[in-house]
Amino acid sequence: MIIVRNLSKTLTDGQTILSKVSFQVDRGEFVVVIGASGSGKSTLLGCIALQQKWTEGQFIIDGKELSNTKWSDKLQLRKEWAFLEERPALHPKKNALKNVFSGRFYQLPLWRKLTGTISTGEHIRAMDYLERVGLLDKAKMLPAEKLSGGEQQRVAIARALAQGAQVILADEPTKGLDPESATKVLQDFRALCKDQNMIVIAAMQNLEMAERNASRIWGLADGKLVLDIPARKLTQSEKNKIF
Ligand SMILES: Nc1ncnc2c1ncn2[C@@H]1O[C@H](COP(=O)(O)OP(=O)(O)OP(=O)(O)O)[C@@H](O)[C@H]1O
Repeated sequence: MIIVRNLSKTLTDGQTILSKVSFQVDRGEFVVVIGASGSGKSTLLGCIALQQKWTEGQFIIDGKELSNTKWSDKLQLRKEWAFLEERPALHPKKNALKNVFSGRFYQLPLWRKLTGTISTGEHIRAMDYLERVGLLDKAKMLPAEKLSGGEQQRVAIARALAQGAQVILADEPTKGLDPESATKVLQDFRALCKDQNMIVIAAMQNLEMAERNASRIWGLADGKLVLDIPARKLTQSEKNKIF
């Protein structure tokens, strides 16, 4: 469970980007953060992913307050949390399977890193992750650069699973994708939350997609969390709060 209380981020010039954001996310939830451009979505995700510093606020993960934990705990968290960018940084010349293997790289002993040996068990597991995101048929066929944007995004999800991610943070994971590919990516997220009790928090601008696929919707406006509800079709007054 992730609990954040009064998270604020102010820049040195006094500009407030996030203002007293509080929330709780339980395992199994797929949260979509909706907000206009510049509302603070990427900054919020960056803070939750521990990639950006915040000015004030409490961050409690599974009962442990983060500011009180050691750097080694933060490192462990970074292993269990995956940050997916809008354009996933895959190895362009390697196929989907090899890209998924790379998620396991940091967990391998040094001699395996040096020799690049892959065990049968790892091979099966990587194929299993690709199957979960519906890409088994594309495992070895093409270099990643030849896959569609949606397929690349799903390879990145499979790689996060290989890394052992329990929490996925995704910044605009469906930007630039056609509706069908975007829906597949969001359905993958929903399934991972439901079947594997993971947490996914994704920032998006497409409200309709969020209403249909998320389990929870957060509305962000001017750095403030103005809405936190189970996903459903928003009323006009709820939309007015966000946009
Ligand atoms: N390091 C920074 N220095 C100055 N301004 C910043 C910095 N980081 C973010 N901002 C400003 O904070 C605001 C929120 O930015 P952020 O990227 O989080 O918004 P966003 O909701 O993700 O926008 P978009 O949907 O367009 O990506 C913007 O006005 C941005 O210009």
